[in-house]
Amino acid sequence: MLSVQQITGGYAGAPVVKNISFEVEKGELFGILGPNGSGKTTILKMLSGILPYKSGDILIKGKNLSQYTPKELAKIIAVLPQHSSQAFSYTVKETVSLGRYAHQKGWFQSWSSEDEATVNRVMEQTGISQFQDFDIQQLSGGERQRVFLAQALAQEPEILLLDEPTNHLDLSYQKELLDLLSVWSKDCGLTVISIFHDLNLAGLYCDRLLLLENGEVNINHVPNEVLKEGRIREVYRTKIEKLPHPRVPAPQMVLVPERSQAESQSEKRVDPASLEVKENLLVLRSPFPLKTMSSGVTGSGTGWNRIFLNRHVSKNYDCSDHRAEMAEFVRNIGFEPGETVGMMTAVYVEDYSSKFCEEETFSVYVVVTAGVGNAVDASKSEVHSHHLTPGTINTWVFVNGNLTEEAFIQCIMTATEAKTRALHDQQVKDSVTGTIATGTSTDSILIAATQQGENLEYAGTITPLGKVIGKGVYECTVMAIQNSQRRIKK
Ligand SMILES: Nc1ncnc2c1ncn2[C@@H]1O[C@H](COP(=O)(O)OP(=O)(O)OP(=O)(O)O)[C@@H](O)[C@H]1O
Repeated sequence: MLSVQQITGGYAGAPVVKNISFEVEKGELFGILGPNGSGKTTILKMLSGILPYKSGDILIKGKNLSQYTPKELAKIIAVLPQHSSQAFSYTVKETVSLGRYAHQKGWFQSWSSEDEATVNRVMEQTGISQFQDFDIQQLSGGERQRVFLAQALAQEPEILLLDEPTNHLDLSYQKELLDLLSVWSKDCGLTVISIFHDLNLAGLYCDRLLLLENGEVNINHVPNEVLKEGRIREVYRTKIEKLPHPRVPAPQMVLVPERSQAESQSEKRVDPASLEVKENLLVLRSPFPLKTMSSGVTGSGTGWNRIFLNRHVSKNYDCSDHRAEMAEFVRNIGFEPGETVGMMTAVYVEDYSSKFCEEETFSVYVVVTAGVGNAVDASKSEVHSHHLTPGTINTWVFVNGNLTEEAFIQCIMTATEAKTRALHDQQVKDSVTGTIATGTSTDSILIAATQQGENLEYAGTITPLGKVIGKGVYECTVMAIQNSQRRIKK
């Protein structure tokens, strides 16, 4: 549909864009990215024919751009510029109608029923029909942006060029506009070429991205290849991190703010002084949010949490809506479920066992409650019926250190292996299979790290961190099992 071949040019003086080549297929949603001043708008102006280039070629549907008359070009390409403005006082409908000029025939440019239908349709699609008789000067920036988009669509172009179309739009209109562009490109074959400052929106919606750096192509590829942490940090000269989107396979980049000197120097940590043992409840309050990976009833998955609860519930606790009940419980005792990892157990939490272990550059605090009435041998669990009862071994591991994602996962593995060994040594049996149990049916685990201080890349069993976790979880699990068994005997 569009082929840009080694174009170089700009304004007076040194060229702004240098030797740029790329192709855009019919129906593609193609994003142009790059820092301020990298030449994005300059390229868009060249594509729309308003800025000549010094060398190279731009082919549209196989024909050189210079061979099109302005009116022919307007039937193929519509442009939504960055700062749309209008000197005259027109109504919204009049402004949108101006988009039809390329389709009008003869000297008298008569307005056809097709023109009328198209204008009404695009006003509907962009959600501006209700403003059609308003003076455009009366509208907000976002509403005006939608009017100019409607004007571009009224041209019924094959190629739509957009310069930061989501500028001025609130969150829901940003999504709505990009959803529309996506539908128009996929279902109607509209080719969309758009400049984006928001890398995440570009990554979510575009088929391919062109990243510019100082007027040159850094990369032209699919979003996952373009939005690489190292590349974006280098081109934009800023600290960012890449995360997976929670719902769709698109990369998301997040800015990492610089920490103030006071923050990075403060020596805050989690240790035994952070734990409160209340009746039927263990509460650990961290002085600041910790990065967590857990299978708690509240706060499960990954997140940042400040409050950690291990709550005793009776053996007959009704598990039918345990998440809602637990969230209510958390609220009732004055905490916010959104910043709390909450677990339940049928054992008495006063029988917990804990261990604080301080190494040279990091420290680990392990807290375990363990009852084994519900013990299961995972290798034979298929013979068990599915029956949810409150978890009986809850393992908390707090790390005063900075963990990678990999280390978080390895912490879970190491802690689980240590727990299993503790059950083995305590000869805890699965009552259904009669074999040694590996855990209980609803155990929970929490790994929480301060993300300050020493970088801890790994936590496998023979790494410095893994060794501390393995020993700590093993000893605490043994002790907690013995504590709860002692109580049962009494
Ligand atoms: N009309 C102009 N005359 C002279 N130089 C210009 C003109 N317009 C832009 N430039 C220069 O060309 C370079 C690229 O500008 P361009 O607008 O293409 O960048 P951009 O990538 O779109 O930036 P932004 O993200 O800030 O919109 C800049 O250094 C700018 O100063």
